[in-house]
This record gives sequence, C-alpha cells and structure tokens, in this order.
Amino acid sequence: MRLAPPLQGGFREAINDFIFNGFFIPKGWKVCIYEQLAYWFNYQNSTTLNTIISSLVFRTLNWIYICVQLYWSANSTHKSGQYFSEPEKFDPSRFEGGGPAPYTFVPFGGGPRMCPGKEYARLEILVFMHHLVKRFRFEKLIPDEKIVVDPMPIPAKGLPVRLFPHKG
Ligand code: HEM
Repeated sequence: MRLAPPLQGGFREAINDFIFNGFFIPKGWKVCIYEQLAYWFNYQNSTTLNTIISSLVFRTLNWIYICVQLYWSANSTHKSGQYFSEPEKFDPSRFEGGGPAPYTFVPFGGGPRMCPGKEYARLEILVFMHHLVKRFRFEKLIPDEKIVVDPMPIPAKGLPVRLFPHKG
C-alpha cells in the first residue's frame, strides 16, 4: 500500500486562494482531464514533489486551453525521504507506535472525501491473507516479477504462485 499504492492520487479544487512554491492558485481553480499526464509527472518527479501543481497550455481544434492541475499524489508522498527514511525499503516496523505523520501515508486519500471502502478493503485482504497463510505455504514463481503501472500497478505476469497445503 505504501510502495505501490493502487490509486496514484486524485484531483482537488482550491476552496481558497493560496500560494504554493511561488505559484498563486486562485480559489475555484481545479482540474483538467489530462490524468495520464499527471501520472507521468507523478513518476518523473516522484522523489521531489508530493503535490503537483502545473500550468499547462494545450490545443484542441482551434481552442487553446490553459489549465491548472491540483493533483495530490500518493505515490510520490509515500516515496518522500522527508517522511519515510530509506523510502524504497519494505519495512513494516515503520508503522509501529504512532506510525507515519498525518497525511503522509495516503493510499486511501485523506480528509472528507477519503475512501469510504477503506475498512472493508482492509478487512477483505486480511481475511484472504489469514486463510492463505493458515492453509498454505506459498512461493512466488517469478521472484523478481516487475510491477507495471497502466494506470493501476499490477504484477506484469499476473503473480503466479505455487501453493503447498500444510499437513494435517
Ligand atoms: C485497496 C482498495 C482501495 C483503495 C487503495 C482505494 C483508494 C481510494 C482513494 C485513494 C480514493 C480517493 C480519496 C480522496 O480523494 O481523498 C478513493 C475514493 C473512493 N473509494 Fe476507494 N479504494 C479502495 C477500495 C474501495 C472499496 C472496496 C470501495 C467500495 C466498496 C471504495 C469506494 C470508494 C468511493 C465511493 C470513493 C469516492 C469517495 C468520495 O469521493 O467521496 N473504495 N478510494
């Protein structure tokens, strides 16, 4: 959920004027639909930006649109060395105690529009994992299988595993 969050992030509308990194963002500015471009920004800048605010000019037929994106990014926030030491390392102990600072671990978003399916999704995967480890030992068939992002992160070959039922 931290290293490869299923949702990369989302768009927001500014409810007040504010300044971010020298950009003046007026109240009411919001999204353009160029999500793929945002994904691209997300990956290109993954170590430096945790919010992407970019002005874009693009042309459709004879119209030129100027568009501001306010995009919060789970992926780049989760990979920030400022919030997670050795960000590429899988280390569940970083969630012990108080865990990460508020709004730094955001696979389900945050604030009033946070994912309402959060607890259901966590429970479902917990039940699945419980039955898997209680009944089987398992091995990945492709140890270094890559994850492709298109736009959701999925194992490139479908994560084949071999199951060995526990005896008795
Ligand atoms: C691992 C599983 C899931 C992940 C990682 C996930 C992630 C997210 C994220 C990041 C958002 C945007 C939150 C924001 O803008 O702050 C969202 C919104 C939403 N999710 Fe999920 N979700 C998951 C499972 C589910 C499930 C199981 C349901 C329903 C049963 C669900 C229903 C929704 C709905 C309805 C919204 C829109 C909420 C709104 O805009 O007010 N999600 N989810």
